[in-house]
Amino acid sequence: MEYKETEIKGVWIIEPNVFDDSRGYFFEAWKAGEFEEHVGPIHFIQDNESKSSYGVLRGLHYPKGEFSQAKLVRVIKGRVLDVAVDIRKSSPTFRKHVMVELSEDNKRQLFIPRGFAHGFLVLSDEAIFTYKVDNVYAPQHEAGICWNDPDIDIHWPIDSKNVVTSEKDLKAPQLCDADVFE
Ligand SMILES: Cc1cn([C@H]2C[C@H](O)[C@@H](COP(=O)(O)OP(=O)(O)O[C@H]3O[C@H](C)C(=O)[C@H](O)[C@H]3O)O2)c(=O)[nH]c1=O
Repeated sequence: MEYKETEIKGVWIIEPNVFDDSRGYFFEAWKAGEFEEHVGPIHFIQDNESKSSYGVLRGLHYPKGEFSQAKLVRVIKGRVLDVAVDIRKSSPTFRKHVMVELSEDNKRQLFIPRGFAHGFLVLSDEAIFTYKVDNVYAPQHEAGICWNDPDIDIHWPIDSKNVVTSEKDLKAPQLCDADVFE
């Protein structure tokens, strides 16, 4: 696998080595030792999976405080634009974001450390999104930031009238009003 740190320190793009043959393909999707060698120690405790259709935008979400989660995300069907936003007020990249296309074709992964809001927009008819997290799910500590916050200025390639979000996400505050990390 190839590990490349993005312009935001701590956020990594991981490109797997894919072995194609007449039967299909094989690749190592997760390798603890190699990850630790390149990125650092991590202890994932849960795998998640969601399926969404075109135009669905899940996010921007983050669990608050001690329930913050690091995530290793990838797409096993379809194509999404994945976004990680640095919401640590003391960070030199506070409010900055990374946007990466993840798809069944590129098999690319994005590692998002704790202290970030995360979201993705589905660009294909359907997308199956799967990811590892390093902390328990604590619904009462879940928080969000609105996907179209002008201060973050994410250039989602979709007309806002075609975006499909959850009721919860429709009510998310802007970053300036959100309870973020110090
Ligand atoms: C995250 C999570 C959810 N759920 C249940 C709670 C709801 O009944 C249902 C859907 O939850 P939610 O609407 O929060 O799912 P997403 O909108 O995909 O949220 C996720 O999407 C963004 C992109 C993320 O990065 C987070 O992992 C997470 O916030 O699954 C669980 O039972 N366990 C869990 O760990």
